[in-house]
Amino acid sequence: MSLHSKTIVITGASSGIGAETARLLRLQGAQVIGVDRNEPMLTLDGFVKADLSTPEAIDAAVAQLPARIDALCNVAGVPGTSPADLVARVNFLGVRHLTEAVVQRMPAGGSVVNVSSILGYFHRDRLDVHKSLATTTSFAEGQAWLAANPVAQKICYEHFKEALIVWTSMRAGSLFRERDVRMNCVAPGPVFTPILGEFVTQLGLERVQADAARMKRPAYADEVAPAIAFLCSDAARWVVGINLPVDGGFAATYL
Ligand SMILES: NC(=O)c1ccc[n+]([C@@H]2O[C@H](COP(=O)([O-])OP(=O)(O)OC[C@H]3O[C@@H](n4cnc5c(N)ncnc54)[C@H](O)[C@@H]3O)[C@@H](O)[C@H]2O)c1
Repeated sequence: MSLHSKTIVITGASSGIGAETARLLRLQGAQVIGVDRNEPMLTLDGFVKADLSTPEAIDAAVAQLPARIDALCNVAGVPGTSPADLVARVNFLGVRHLTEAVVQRMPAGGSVVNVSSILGYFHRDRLDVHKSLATTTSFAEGQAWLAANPVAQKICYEHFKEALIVWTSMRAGSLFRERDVRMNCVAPGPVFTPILGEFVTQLGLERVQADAARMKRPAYADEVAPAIAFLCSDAARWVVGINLPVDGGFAATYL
């Protein structure tokens, strides 16, 4: 993997998967700038404190980022126990807004990695809805679309991870052809991070027990980070628009 001297921005770098990704990328020689609403608890090459739930705050964060960014890892996310409106803004609309701003600063060979989830697995069941939201062209337009097409609280996490996967595959082609920038998703199964307990509340004990019977164990965050690092690297230069499961085989049990 070639990550040496790349400048990589990681959202959600202050905890869990984002923190492990930051640690690994720095060990591989990258300069890592973290963006998070909370202070980091590890060494970074730069940090921007920002709440990525509004376009104004995202624009203010972008203004503090370097002029050249080789890769962007969109790892920050909130669970489905948060209000549906916040889940929409942080897990989908904000990721898209930040990405569209940062790709303007990427050289040819740049990479965007979006962390989706196994809970986005059934995105093909609602393709028309997700494609329709994906065709909105701004944060505000996306919010207006969602006001007219509200998403139920109970399924909001799954819904916006699905939306992220669909937008990623739709947008990846033009980004690659026009700018030589690649965009992909990584879809973890359950991971031992502070958010995991919220997923148990979100899904309910019965579902969690049924899922537990179909997998070996939740992942450690340092088992997900290498897949993100690979997609940032030049070794993945022909990998575009995929949603890569990193879940110990959990998604394979859906077939
Ligand atoms: N842990 C799991 O089981 C699991 C499974 C599948 C997908 N994911 C996804 O992985 C990603 C990382 O989650 P994690 O497990 O490391 O959780 P985590 O809670 O450890 O880390 C999430 C980070 O995102 C930051 N964040 C949240 N909202 C923010 C906002 N509005 N502005 C700025 N920063 C914000 C938090 O401060 C935190 O540092 C999320 O997108 C999550 O949906 C997690």
